[in-house]
Amino acid sequence: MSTAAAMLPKPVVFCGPSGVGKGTLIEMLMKRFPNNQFGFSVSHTTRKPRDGEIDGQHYNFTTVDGIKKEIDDGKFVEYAEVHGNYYGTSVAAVEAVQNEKRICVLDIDIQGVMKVKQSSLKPIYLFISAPSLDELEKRLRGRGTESEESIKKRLANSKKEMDYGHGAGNFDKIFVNADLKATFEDMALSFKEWYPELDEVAEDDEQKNYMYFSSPMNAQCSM
Ligand SMILES: Nc1ncnc2c1ncn2[C@@H]1O[C@H](COP(=O)(O)OP(=O)(O)OP(=O)(O)O)[C@@H](O)[C@H]1O
Repeated sequence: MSTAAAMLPKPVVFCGPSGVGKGTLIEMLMKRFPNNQFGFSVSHTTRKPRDGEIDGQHYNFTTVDGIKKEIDDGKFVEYAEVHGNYYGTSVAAVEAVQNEKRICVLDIDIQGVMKVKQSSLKPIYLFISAPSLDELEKRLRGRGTESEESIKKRLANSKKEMDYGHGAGNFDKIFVNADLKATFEDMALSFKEWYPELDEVAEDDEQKNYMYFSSPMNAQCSM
């Protein structure tokens, strides 16, 4: 790696069973550290573009032959074949985010993590763990986005994922997402250590506004 590349922010991998709260935590991080300090890479896909989807923005649209060749050439950090279509993340797409001095977030499954480990990327690997499998089921059902079949499939995977996630040396840090706010604050502290250049929004801007308007003095002023 060149010195210039070494100065760019390391990507960060989020992995964990479905429904554990990865998406929620990533969204919270992006709010606490706003203004595009984090970014997602643009994935490649061989599926046809849907109405309104722009090549290079929503996806990099490609062909099966094209993506297979690039995978063989080692140009992908991870990929998967889903219902006959390929989806993947190229090294170049991650580097594009890094070159903008943004932290590239990779929200991927265990298979993806294993592939990233064989790639040239040197990310920080985070595993988001669940307090229990029962709690995971509750969250997945509570989210209301999955069919019964999909819930069963996701839960069947979760046990294996949790085992791998807790395996020695597989991840740089494990966060057990029991209480969301506590997990997030713990995670925010870690991010400030890993990326000292991160710009943080005052934790409780909303809270401060609330206190301002609810203090008796200001309440009187605003009358
Ligand atoms: N600590 C928590 N306690 C209770 N509920 C939580 C907690 N963290 C997240 N949730 C809720 O659990 C549900 C699943 O969270 P989320 O969608 O972020 O999971 P995910 O890991 O991104 O799942 P997937 O991999 O399927 O995309 C959401 O409804 C979210 O609000």
